[in-house]
Amino acid sequence: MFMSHQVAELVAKCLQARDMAYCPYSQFPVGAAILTSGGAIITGCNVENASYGLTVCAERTAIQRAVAEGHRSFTAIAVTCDIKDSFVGPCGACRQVLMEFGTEWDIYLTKPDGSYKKTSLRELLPLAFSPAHLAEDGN
Ligand SMILES: O=c1ccn([C@H]2C[C@H](O)[C@@H](CO)O2)c(=O)[nH]1
Ligand SMILES: [Zn+2]
Repeated sequence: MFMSHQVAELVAKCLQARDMAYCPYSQFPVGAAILTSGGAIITGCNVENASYGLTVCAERTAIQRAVAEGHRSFTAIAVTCDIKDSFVGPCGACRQVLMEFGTEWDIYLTKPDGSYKKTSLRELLPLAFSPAHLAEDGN
């Protein structure tokens, strides 16, 4: 388990990360912040492209960055966009990519005011396909 002050920091970092979003086509900024098991926080934002389908979501930007920096064990991710009235979950592609690194980490859906709802991959991606279904573990 981890401490509530770490959740507060994670939430603050995902809100900051949203400000870095490169989203000239959708004007829909998204921020993500991942807490590693070692206590590091790695952030990401969505990065769009003139060839629209090449856009990468904030959550996947964060996880690719975390893995590239040597992290594979995660405790939590906080995600935010500009929608004020509801808690918004990651897209399906991001749910699958998060699943690659286990189901035991917490997901904090965060509103612009910093309020959040805690959920999980088990809730967001039931009956999922996961690395455990493969004969090899993908190392
Ligand atoms: O989970 C999601 C869903 C969407 N987006 C981004 C992609 C695109 O840049 C913009 C509008 O879809 O929001 C994310 O970053 N994460
Ligand atoms: Zn996504």
